[in-house]
Amino acid sequence: MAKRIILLTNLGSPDSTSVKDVRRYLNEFLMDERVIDVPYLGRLLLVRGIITPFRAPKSAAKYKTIWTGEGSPLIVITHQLAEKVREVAQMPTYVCMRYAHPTPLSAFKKIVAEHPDAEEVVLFPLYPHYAMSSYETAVEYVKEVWQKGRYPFELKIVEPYYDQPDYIEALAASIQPFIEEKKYDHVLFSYHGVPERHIFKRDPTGQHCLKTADCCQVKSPVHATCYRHQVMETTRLVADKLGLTRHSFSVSFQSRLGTDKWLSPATSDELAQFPARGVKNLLVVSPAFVSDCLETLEEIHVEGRETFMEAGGTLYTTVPCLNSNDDWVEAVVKMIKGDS
Ligand SMILES: C=CC1=C(C)c2cc3[nH]c(cc4nc(cc5[nH]c(cc1n2)c(C)c5CCC(=O)O)C(CCC(=O)O)=C4C)c(C)c3C=C
Ligand SMILES: [Fe+2]
Ligand SMILES: [Fe+2]
Repeated sequence: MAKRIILLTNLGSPDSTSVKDVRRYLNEFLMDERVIDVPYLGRLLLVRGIITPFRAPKSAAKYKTIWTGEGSPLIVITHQLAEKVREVAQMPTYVCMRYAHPTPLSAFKKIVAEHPDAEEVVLFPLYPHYAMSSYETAVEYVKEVWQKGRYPFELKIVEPYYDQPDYIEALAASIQPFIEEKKYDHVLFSYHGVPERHIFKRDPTGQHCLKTADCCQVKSPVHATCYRHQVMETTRLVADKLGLTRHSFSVSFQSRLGTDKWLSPATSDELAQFPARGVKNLLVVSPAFVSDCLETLEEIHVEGRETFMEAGGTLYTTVPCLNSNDDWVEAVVKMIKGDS
């Protein structure tokens, strides 16, 4: 049997909460042409001249509020997940990040040094859904580093698993106790947003995505790369599993940046309007994130609560991400081993 290694890849965080490190991280992140998809010089001006100088101090202050003794929650949680996956899969397991550290290059070097007999590395992106700014950039970057290094092992990539039973079951199981515990008026599935342009760009026909109100429900091969379709499917499958009725849940998109048209509705708008629509007790789930991070711990948990309560909400509860919970560990291992 070929010697197989697991490589988990996640987004990455700044090395510390200093403005300098946050600036370096934001520059690397936002200069990615799959994130800010404008020609190089325009992107350079926009990112280095406008976005990063203003955003770095503000983001650094936010990171300070979530930072742990061991570092960024996203990084710490990814390493905790790797440790459990290693144990359950009984396979050597490594971690790399798309931005900042640890880099794919450092992970490959470690794999070669510690397992010179490795024949296959299975890359598991910690993104259930395909977006050019998340799954695609992470996978392409790791592939590029692997190709340049001419490593003595194959690279196998796990496809987006937004509709895979193991992911859906783990997600539903993480939400179930909250549903049982309290009477919520509504469950909000808040996903990271992307510009609509990114959806058009990944529709190879140019004829399907965002052309009709129900495009994401009309069967099409373009859904292999349609983020909106994939998040809608995750929501439908989890809602079915939890027995949620049609009007007791909805989808929104968070973390908008810039003035382009992003997927809607925006989470912040929904939170501000829910109480006036009669939703006073709200449960929020963030399935695009499998590890808790700035976008869940600060934007959803803290800012989101403020928005909802100031608008007249009574009860605001957030479901933790899958992180390194046992159902999720089992699901990851099954998807890697191809048992699902
Ligand atoms: C879940 C998938 C993600 C998609 C899709 C995504 C798209 C996307 N993000 C930005 C800009 C920023 N995102 C930031 C943080 C951040 N984003 C994701 C995931 C996705 N982003 C995560 C998990 C995190 C948290 C990282 C952490 O360290 O905890 C940030 C940095 C923080 C901040 O300043 O707000 C930026 C900037 C864009 C522009 C984009 C799509 C085009
Ligand atoms: Fe993001
Ligand atoms: Fe679509």
